[in-house]
Amino acid sequence: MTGSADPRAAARAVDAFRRGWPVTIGDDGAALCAYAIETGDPAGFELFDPQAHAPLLLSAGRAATLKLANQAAAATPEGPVQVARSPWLDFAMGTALADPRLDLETPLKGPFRAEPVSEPALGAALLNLARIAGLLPAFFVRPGGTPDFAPADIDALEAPGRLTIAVRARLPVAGAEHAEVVAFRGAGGDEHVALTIGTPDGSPPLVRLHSECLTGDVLGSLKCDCGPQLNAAIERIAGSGWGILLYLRQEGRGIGLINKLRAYSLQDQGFDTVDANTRLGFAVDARDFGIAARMLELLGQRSIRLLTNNPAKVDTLRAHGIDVIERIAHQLPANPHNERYLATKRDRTGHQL
Ligand SMILES: Nc1nc2c(ncn2[C@@H]2O[C@H](COP(=O)(O)OP(=O)(O)OP(=O)(O)O)[C@@H](O)[C@H]2O)c(=O)[nH]1
Ligand SMILES: [Zn+2]
Repeated sequence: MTGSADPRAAARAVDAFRRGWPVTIGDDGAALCAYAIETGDPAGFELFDPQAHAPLLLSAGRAATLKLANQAAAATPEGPVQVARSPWLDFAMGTALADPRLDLETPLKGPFRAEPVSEPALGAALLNLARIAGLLPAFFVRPGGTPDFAPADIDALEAPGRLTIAVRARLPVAGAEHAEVVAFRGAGGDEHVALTIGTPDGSPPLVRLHSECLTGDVLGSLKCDCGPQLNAAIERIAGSGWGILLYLRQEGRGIGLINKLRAYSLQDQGFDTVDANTRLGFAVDARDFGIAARMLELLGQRSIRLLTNNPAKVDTLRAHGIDVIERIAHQLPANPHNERYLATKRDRTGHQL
């Protein structure tokens, strides 16, 4: 695919980073070969960088916690900061710099020095790809090499326009016996699901966008409100006549299961859900609800009533051409374990009731 974005190249890079293999990102004649810290090991690192020259790329959110000087240069918590290589910055120290959970256990030796980011756009794209791969956003990088993929390939991987319907089947569920499941496949191999409940009667459907939460949906976690919201949504849609539940595979507001559980571990240390994400180096909410708009379009529904407390869902659907004619609050009773989480959503992320 010369000259055009290739989602397959980005998917191969995700796979390689997950396996601990170095990958080269390039654009406009510049290139960076990157080694993901989370999946790397000292022996692989030695092969990657025998001269011990490679600097470390971190997110600004993480660099702020480490009190590294030039984080102000990065505009967002997920933007890149480059840490100069020093003799004491070996693979183990790189791991300690990458993972905030180790802060209490690892006395940081230092000092570490932030230096100008050599390739800011490539660095930002790498950190974004770490999020997609569900890895800590931290890499050792080496300039040059033949590019395996480009930043535009990552955008192509996430482009909602490439979503297609893969299969439909009848699926009676607790709370809604008359339901059909519709499975969607995206360009990156990601799978999303819609549950259409009841029989379409021409009226705008009652719709719920539910983001995957393994701990809440499956294990019954009391730390969030996802499980009860999911069950209540199915019941409310069934009770309304007809509607659609979109089950979006955006675990942890788009940072993946393991990174969400890292955020939980920071919450055990006292940080709230917003600060935990920032300290890990991620946006507070990394989800793209454009995918939901595309799913609704493929289901032939451009006018809906939406069950949510999150104005970002309403705004994004509207920006993608879905007419949200009504927002209906979807609030469930708090419990002692999720009280603070719900208060944070109200006070810091603009959730309305
Ligand atoms: N990163 C992170 N994700 C979380 C946390 N708690 C829940 N989630 C994820 O948040 C998503 C659910 O989002 P919520 O913010 O609860 O709800 P919402 O979908 O934005 O808004 P509503 O429509 O009003 O419910 C799921 O993907 C959960 O896995 C947390 O502490 N950290
Ligand atoms: Zn949850």
